[in-house]
Amino acid sequence: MNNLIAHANEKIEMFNQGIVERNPAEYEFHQAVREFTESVIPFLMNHEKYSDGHILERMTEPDRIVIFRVCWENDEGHICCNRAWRVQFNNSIGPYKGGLRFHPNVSQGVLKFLGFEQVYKNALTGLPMGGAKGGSNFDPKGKSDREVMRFCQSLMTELSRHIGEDTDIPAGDIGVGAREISYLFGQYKRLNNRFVGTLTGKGLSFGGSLIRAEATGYGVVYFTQHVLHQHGQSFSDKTAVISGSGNVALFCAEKLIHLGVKVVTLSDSSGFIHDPDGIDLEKLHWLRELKFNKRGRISEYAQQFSTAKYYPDQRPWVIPGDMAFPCATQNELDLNDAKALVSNHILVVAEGANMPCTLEAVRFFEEKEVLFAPAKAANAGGVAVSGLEQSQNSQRFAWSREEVDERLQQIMAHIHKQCVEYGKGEGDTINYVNGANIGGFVKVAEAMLAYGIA
Ligand SMILES: NC(=O)C1=CN([C@@H]2O[C@H](COP(=O)(O)OP(=O)(O)OC[C@H]3O[C@@H](n4cnc5c(N)ncnc54)[C@H](O)[C@@H]3O)[C@@H](O)[C@H]2O)C=CC1
Ligand SMILES: O=C(O)CCC(=O)C(=O)O
Repeated sequence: MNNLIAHANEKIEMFNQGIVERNPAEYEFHQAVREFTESVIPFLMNHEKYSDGHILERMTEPDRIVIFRVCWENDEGHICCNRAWRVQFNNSIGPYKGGLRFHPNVSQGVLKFLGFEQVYKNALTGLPMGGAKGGSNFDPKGKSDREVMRFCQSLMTELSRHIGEDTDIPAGDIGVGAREISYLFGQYKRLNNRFVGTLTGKGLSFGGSLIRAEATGYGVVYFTQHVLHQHGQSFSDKTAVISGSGNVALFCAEKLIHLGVKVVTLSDSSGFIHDPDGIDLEKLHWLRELKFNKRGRISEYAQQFSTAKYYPDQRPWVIPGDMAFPCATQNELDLNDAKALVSNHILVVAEGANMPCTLEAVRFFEEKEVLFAPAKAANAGGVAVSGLEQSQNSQRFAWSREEVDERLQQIMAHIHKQCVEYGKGEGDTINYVNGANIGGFVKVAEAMLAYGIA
């Protein structure tokens, strides 16, 4: 047994050394592949048909990456120049699908990690979607609506050659919300003279789906409910600490509040707010207006509501709670944060953001038997409803709120079932990281093997 583990560890080290050598300085991509291979390589050793096909080598090389210049004019009439990418990672089980991110720290390594994870997340949903991710180092913060519009139109002028309703269907991510998707879709339609569902997250009056805005946050909560239920627990009398205050964080908070959970923190890149009385629906409504329309800072919450305190330049993980939902960005919860959560007896950590926990933090949660729901499974509700938006566009039909929510709940239950099937550990334990990685892997690998060598 010990020999087998040592052999698996040796294989993991060798494989990841190759990844680092072939993809220099793409640290987030190295991290994502390491986490995945720590689950999948031991599985491969008992399932030879996959290892014979050199499947992991093929899966860690994107199908293609498009890199391009985006020039646009700011309100002062100056020419600005950004870089943009679309990483089309794998279309074995369906057209490429995944969001666009606008943030100054966007790089090829960040988009490759996101595209790689998207492949297996999308596979878990059970819908026919491949994986991709894209974006730009453009910073929407402080830009006028007109500047954002000119940037989006310029970006789409190039991107439109590489996407299509049966080829690649982008959506939103950090810095790309309803406003940006509208500008991007408007330009796509104008360039192609076709009204088709080539983007998701669209406005409701032009092909968007009900519940798409809510889906990622709601999905995280539905998934967490299954994890708790599986372990004889429920949301009753629970308190939640959440990071972020964007699309995922605010709808995660909303669903938790609907289900009777007390939500006490939210954050942005400048700091966090702690409201020991709990953030109720009225306060949340005010916050949504602040974040989505006024584009203000989270510190303003503490000026508006005297029950809350603002902590600049800090993260919310020091605040006691039963459940933690990191919903902001990658690597926002490290080993020290994990130790703080464990010392406050955290029961469950569910990743709303993509890879918000460092590898060391995840290992610490596993060691301390904290229930841990990884992003690939927990936050798949967003892309799942994007898939449902595509179906509605193809049918030229719109489903009711209830119908989409019902399907979202079914998909999250299905993802949980796969995690349980593939993540069974000793006794009654379930390793959700293994479950999500192996469950996603099997589906994509089966398709790749069926195609032969490609
Ligand atoms: N929008 C979606 O449907 C999905 C998003 N995700 C992931 O969820 C996370 C959040 O995305 P969205 O809510 O869509 O973006 P958003 O742009 O609506 O919100 C991002 C939030 O993160 C905060 N943030 C950004 N950088 C930060 C930093 N360095 N430290 C602390 N806070 C920071 C921002 O202030 C904002 O509150 C990302 O990891 C994204 O990839 C995952 C699945 C689907
Ligand atoms: O809705 C989509 O297509 C993409 C969502 C996304 O970017 C993600 O799941 O990380």
